[in-house]
Amino acid sequence: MMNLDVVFSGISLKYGDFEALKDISFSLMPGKIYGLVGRNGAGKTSLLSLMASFRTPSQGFIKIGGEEPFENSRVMPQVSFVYDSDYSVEEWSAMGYFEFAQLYRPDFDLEYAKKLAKRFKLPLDKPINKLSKGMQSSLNAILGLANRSALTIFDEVYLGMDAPTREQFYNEVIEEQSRNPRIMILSTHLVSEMEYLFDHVLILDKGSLIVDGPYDEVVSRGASITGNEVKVDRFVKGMNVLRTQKLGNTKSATVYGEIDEKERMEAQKQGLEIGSVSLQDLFIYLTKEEDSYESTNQLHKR
Ligand SMILES: Nc1ncnc2c1ncn2[C@@H]1O[C@H](COP(=O)(O)OP(=O)(O)OP(=O)(O)O)[C@@H](O)[C@H]1O
Repeated sequence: MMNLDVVFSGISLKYGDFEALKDISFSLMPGKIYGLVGRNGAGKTSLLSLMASFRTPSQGFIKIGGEEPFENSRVMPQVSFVYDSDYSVEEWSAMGYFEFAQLYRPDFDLEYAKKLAKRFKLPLDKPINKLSKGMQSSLNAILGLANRSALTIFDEVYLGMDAPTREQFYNEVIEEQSRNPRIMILSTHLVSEMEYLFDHVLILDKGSLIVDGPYDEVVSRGASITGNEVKVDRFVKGMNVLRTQKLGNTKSATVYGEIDEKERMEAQKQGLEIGSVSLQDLFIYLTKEEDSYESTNQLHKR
C-alpha cells in the first residue's frame, strides 16, 4: 500500500444551476480517520464522489498523491469508495465479489474479508440481492475494510446496520487502522455514536466547508460547565449557551466559545467542573437553521 495525500483546492460542483459544493479546499493526510459530517443534502456524497472520481468538479482541482485522479490508472487503484449501493439486481454472491476484488484490486486481502464475513455473519454463497439490507451494508463495510487502499471512503454504509453491527464495524475500523494505517473517511450524520473514531473533522453545511480541524481542537471550541445551579448561571451569563440540563440543584450548561485560563481558575474556585462539548452538540449548533433553533434545542434537552 502506498501513502498518498489528498488535496481539494477551490472545488465547486454544480448540478445545472444548483451549486452543491462551494469553493471547498482542504487536505487529508495519511494515517488519519476523517469524519465528514453534514445534514441531509449538505453535499457529503457529492464531495466523496468527486474524491472517488465518479464525477469531475465544475471548478478547482483535486490531487491524490500529487496527481489528478480522474481516469488516472496509477491513482485509482489506491482509492476505494463504498456507499449504499443498490444491489436489487445483483445475483453474484459475496464470495464472488471477494474473488473479483482479489483479481482486480492490488491491496485486497481475501483472507481478512472471509474472516470479517464470519464475524459479521454474512452468508458467502447467497445471491447478494437475496441478502437483507443490513447484510448488504455489512458486505459494503467488509469490501472497504479488506481493500487496503491508501484512501478508503465509507459513505454512510453503516446506516442499514443495526446498532450491535455498527458497534462491531466501529471496533473493526479502529483495529484495522492500527494494523494498516491509511486515510479513512467516514461520512455520517450519526455523529454522537461515531465521533470517538475521528482524528479530524470536516463539517459541511449547505455546500460549504464550515469546519476543518483536528477533533480535539474542534470540540475545544465549546465547553460544558457543571455544578451548583446558581453558580453555573452566574458563570455562563453573557456566554453563548447551546443547551442546559438540570438534575436536582445541579446544572450543566453547554456553551459555544473557548473558556480561557482566567475563567478556568474562576470555575475551579467556584467548584464548577469544566468538561468538553460533544461534536454532536457543536454540529447541531453550527448547522442550525436560524428559525428552527429553538425547536432543535428543545429536542436535544434530555
Ligand atoms: N445528480 C444530481 N442532480 C441534481 N442535484 C443533485 C444531484 N445529486 C445531488 N444533488 C443535490 O445536491 C445537494 C447535495 O446532495 P448530496 O447527496 O451530496 O448530500 P448529502 O450530504 O450526501 O445528503 P444525505 O445525508 O441526505 O445523503 C442536495 O441538495 C441534492 O438534492
